[in-house]
Amino acid sequence: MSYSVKEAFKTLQGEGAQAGRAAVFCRFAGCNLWSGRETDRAEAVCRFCDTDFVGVDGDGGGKFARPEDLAAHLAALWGPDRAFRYAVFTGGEPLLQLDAALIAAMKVEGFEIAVETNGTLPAPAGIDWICVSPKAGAPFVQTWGHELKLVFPQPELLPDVFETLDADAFGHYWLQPMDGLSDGGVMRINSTAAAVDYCQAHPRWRLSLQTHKMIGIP
Ligand SMILES: C[S@@+](CC[C@H](N)C(=O)[O-])C[C@H]1O[C@@H](n2cnc3c(N)ncnc32)[C@H](O)[C@@H]1O
Ligand SMILES: Nc1nc2[nH]cc(C(=O)O)c2c(=O)[nH]1
Ligand code: SF4
Ligand SMILES: [Mg+2]
Repeated sequence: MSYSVKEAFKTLQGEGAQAGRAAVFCRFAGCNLWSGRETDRAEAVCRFCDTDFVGVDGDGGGKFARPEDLAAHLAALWGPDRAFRYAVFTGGEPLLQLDAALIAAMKVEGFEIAVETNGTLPAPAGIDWICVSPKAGAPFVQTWGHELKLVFPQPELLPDVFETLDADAFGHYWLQPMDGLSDGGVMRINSTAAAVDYCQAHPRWRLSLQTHKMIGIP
């Protein structure tokens, strides 16, 4: 199989427990909860997405025929030093494409590997950091990981649903305020206030801010 990558870039992880860490992001094209077309957004399962994942035309994007080709591309974006190499696979939905062959090729390049997934598909073995961000109305299949990062508020998916999971199912429980699209920050301000209130009342949950957006990095 070949890999379709919308964009790939080096930045800092902006969200969750690894926030602030240097990382190469590989944003795969395509998602199983939205086509990515604005005309389909209102009918999609996931309607609040802040990301363009359509096509392979972004910076560092393209089609990669072999896993070693994509791993070498991501290694080149990191640079020659092999210390602390960290790659985050996101999308779109990365578990539609991230497979054992690519994981193995990334290990050969010396990377620790993270994934940002909507949790509707099982994660393959060998991923070092699994962030699950469940979506209202979608199956919750990947029920364990290193962190659970719930975009908040989703009226049809309240945080207390996850309080019935085993205590060790996830290492961290985050509420990430829902950002709006070209609304001048209104939705983000309101959802941040609601998340702050929720975390104060339910201290299992912590606030995850999208720090990359605050400082203007990708
Ligand atoms: C674009 S998604 C791609 C990965 C995967 N499809 C998923 O949903 O987890 C990356 C992260 O951004 C979050 N996200 C998407 N839209 C958002 C929004 N409008 N506000 C805050 N977080 C958002 C997702 O929940 C996920 O944690
Ligand atoms: N800096 C930065 N951190 C991120 N964490 C998760 C992201 C994503 O879109 O998956 C993301 C992103 O797009 N940029
Ligand atoms: S599941 Fe993730 S990539 Fe897909 S539409 Fe929702 S937030 Fe965007
Ligand atoms: Mg993002």
